[in-house]
Amino acid sequence: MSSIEFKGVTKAYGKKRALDNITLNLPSNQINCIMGLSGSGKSTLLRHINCLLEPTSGEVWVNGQNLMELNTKALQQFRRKCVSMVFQHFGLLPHLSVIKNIEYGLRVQGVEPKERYKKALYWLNEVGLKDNADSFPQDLSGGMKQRIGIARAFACETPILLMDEPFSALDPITRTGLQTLLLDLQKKWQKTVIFVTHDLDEAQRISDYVVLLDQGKVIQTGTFDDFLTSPATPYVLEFMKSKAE
Ligand SMILES: Nc1ncnc2c1ncn2[C@@H]1O[C@H](COP(=O)(O)OP(=O)(O)OP(=O)(O)O)[C@@H](O)[C@H]1O
Repeated sequence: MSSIEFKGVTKAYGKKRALDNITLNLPSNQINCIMGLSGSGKSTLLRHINCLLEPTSGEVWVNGQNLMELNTKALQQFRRKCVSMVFQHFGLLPHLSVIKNIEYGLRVQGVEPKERYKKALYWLNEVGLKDNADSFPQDLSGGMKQRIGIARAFACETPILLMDEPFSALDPITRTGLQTLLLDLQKKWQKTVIFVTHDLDEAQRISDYVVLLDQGKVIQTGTFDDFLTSPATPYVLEFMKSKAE
């Protein structure tokens, strides 16, 4: 179980409030989709969960710990053992082979070479690329690169996965394939996934729980069906209409 709780979190850049007094509980062991228009605060929210950003006011609690109270060593441990990230543009290291890219997070965690090679091979197989261990990122398609990004994140065995529009750079067919992969892995491993997306179809397909942001505020939370059947405000109704159109 890995609880994530925002308690009255505001993140201000000058007069702009990227997050505006957010209070939110993200359910454990589920895929939580963060939706909203461009600039609504999705990435800012995500980056508070691994302390890449600090709130201007309020608190973020993960697994019963106030992240603001972690000292440097505890924060380093938290980042290594508790959260992994999958990036929109993959974030692979171009000078490292595929297997070394997957091993990278394990190396940072201090896992011994033999053990990390074994784990990396396991995850390479899990994402369907067992024949590509010695390829380099430049030899792979976008979809294959993101499979490696996913393998690297899962290999770290952290309970929380942060995914910032991980499939938005991919064509629709590849994107569907990656969604299926994530759903299959999630069935098996039950991570607490925080998945930022603009795409309503994607959210409908993969989410267990949805958070809709607008101008740094939480407008509605619930299942995707809740959004369709009981939109909380006229704004939500309009937002969901774009799906029907
Ligand atoms: N470092 C920063 N300095 C100033 N303003 C920022 C900074 N980072 C984000 N913002 C502003 O905060 C608001 C929320 O940004 P954020 O990137 O979280 O939105 P988003 O919903 O993830 O957008 P997108 O879908 O376009 O990625 C935006 O108005 C953005 O311009």
